[in-house]
Amino acid sequence: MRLYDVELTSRFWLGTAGYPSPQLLLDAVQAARPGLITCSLRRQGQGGNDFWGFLQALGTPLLPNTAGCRTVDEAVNLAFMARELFATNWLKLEITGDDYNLQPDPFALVDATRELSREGFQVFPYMTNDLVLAKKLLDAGAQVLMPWGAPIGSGQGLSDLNGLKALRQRLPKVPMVIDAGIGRPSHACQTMELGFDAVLANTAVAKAARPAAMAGAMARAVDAGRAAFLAGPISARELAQASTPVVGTPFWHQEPQ
Ligand SMILES: CC(=O)[C@@H](O)[C@H](O)COP(=O)(O)O
Repeated sequence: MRLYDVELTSRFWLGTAGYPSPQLLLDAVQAARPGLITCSLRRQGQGGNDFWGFLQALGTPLLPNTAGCRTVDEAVNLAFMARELFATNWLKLEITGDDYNLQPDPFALVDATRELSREGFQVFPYMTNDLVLAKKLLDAGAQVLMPWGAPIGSGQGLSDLNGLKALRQRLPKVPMVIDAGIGRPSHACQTMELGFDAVLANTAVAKAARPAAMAGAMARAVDAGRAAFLAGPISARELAQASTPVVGTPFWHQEPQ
């Protein structure tokens, strides 16, 4: 898939926070071969340059994020730091508006997206699944959107299926990556079957009993869901319909002998 003129090799993206050890993170990356990995400058700063160097050495495209920021100014300052550290204009913009469910602040997101886009950043805003917010973020300069599946770390999967379907249907050409709340490979597969462009997961992999095995399963689920979407799945029906409606007609368009 191509985003902001960069080709990514996988539609599964992996967060790098909270693994039991660097080795298990490395194993997860090798098992999943994600299209990109994220890096939280604020939250993962304790390891400092060592950790950031470790991530860069993985050789996977890196998407720095502003997790932990609560204001436009904080996020913008961190964005400039990320650009300097990682030599990239890509930025996953996170601005928390509510501490209970870590819900993004829609107003601050729009303001920060406008300011950062003006400064040449290529912004990936982490947002709720609100259609009007999506349009305003696009107007502000974002070309990719990252609606939540459910609150970060909850593992609930797609908690507002109708809202997400509406978002996909109303903005069919906008690249959209479902970020947060993915708990299982089935959630990732369902996301892709709905026609979303990619999936980002962190907690479900980092906190799994075997992170590398889960990372691999997630990546395969994303591939399967994408293949199913492209294959044109049938619509669910309320009533039964015999698979072979007429005796002796193996193909539906064949005239009975
Ligand atoms: C990794 C990242 O960038 C975050 O947005 C978040 O941590 C992802 O959510 P989950 O941890 O629920 O997958």
